[in-house]
Amino acid sequence: MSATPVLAANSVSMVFGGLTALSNVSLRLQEGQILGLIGPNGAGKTTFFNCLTGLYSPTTGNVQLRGQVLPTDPAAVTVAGVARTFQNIRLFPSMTSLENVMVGRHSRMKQGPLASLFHGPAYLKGERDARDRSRELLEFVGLGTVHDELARNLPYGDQRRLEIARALATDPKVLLLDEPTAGMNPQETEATRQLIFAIRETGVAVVVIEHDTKFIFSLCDHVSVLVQGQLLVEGTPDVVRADPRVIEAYLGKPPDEVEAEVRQYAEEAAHGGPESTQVMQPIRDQDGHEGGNR
Ligand SMILES: Nc1ncnc2c1ncn2[C@@H]1O[C@H](COP(=O)(O)OP(=O)(O)OP(=O)(O)O)[C@@H](O)[C@H]1O
Repeated sequence: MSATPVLAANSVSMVFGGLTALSNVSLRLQEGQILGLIGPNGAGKTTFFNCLTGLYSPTTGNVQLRGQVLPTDPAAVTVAGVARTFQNIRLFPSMTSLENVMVGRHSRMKQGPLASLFHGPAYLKGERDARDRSRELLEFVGLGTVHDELARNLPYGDQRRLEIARALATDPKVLLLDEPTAGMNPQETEATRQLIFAIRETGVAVVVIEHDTKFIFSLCDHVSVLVQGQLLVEGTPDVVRADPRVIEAYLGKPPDEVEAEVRQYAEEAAHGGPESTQVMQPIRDQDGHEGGNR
């Protein structure tokens, strides 16, 4: 029998009024795994993340962390061990990098309101520890030199990495990244790929939503493809990119072409980063509507 997954979504459906955004979507994330979630615009990827993190209460189905059903309360889900970043960066722009990470750390602190009011020894030690851990995390994500910089003054790629540091400050078992490389240049994208490998090395399992399929296929152990709110295909990158349904609904090109692109991407990355990380153009249906990846 296989081990209990660190995160399991069981037949999750989400209906908004008359729109079924997700229909019976299941997912198994094993310890130490990096799982990619791909699919055309509007497929339901972010809605699924919102269900996994308690922001939405699924219409049917549930989400389990190490076998325990998670509550539909984002703060409680964070404390349980699921952290996330957002498609649109959500930092505190007028706080420093260090302060932003410390906000994440505070979800782990045990002092009650009285301790913080009187700033007793336990509170002061907790603050010191939170500051030290936050500094470590800034180093870990490659922002060791910008502790005191206001978040709003950081370059875009650094803001995305700061969000990851803040999520890691909650000591998650599972990290969900919603389009972590959106807007990044090729070098930043490659640095993010290496950062995600490093995060996995620390024992955190990762789920990544991305439109850049070369990034996903060269990063993930397992890929799930959502189309129109349904799980179309899942499996290893090799299996997924060769599946005719994925090619038709999403990739729009033959598997050997995709495989060659991924191989070239990995080779270039090994030699200091790809020259260009192109995000595929949308597939359009016969009416000209976008149906494919960005
Ligand atoms: N709060 C909401 N209320 C009503 N409809 C919603 C809500 N959130 C999402 N939807 C709808 O659910 C569908 C799935 O949207 P979702 O944002 O999850 O897709 P996505 O795969 O993340 O897309 P993208 O790649 O463009 O980010 C869309 O039709 C969207 O309009």
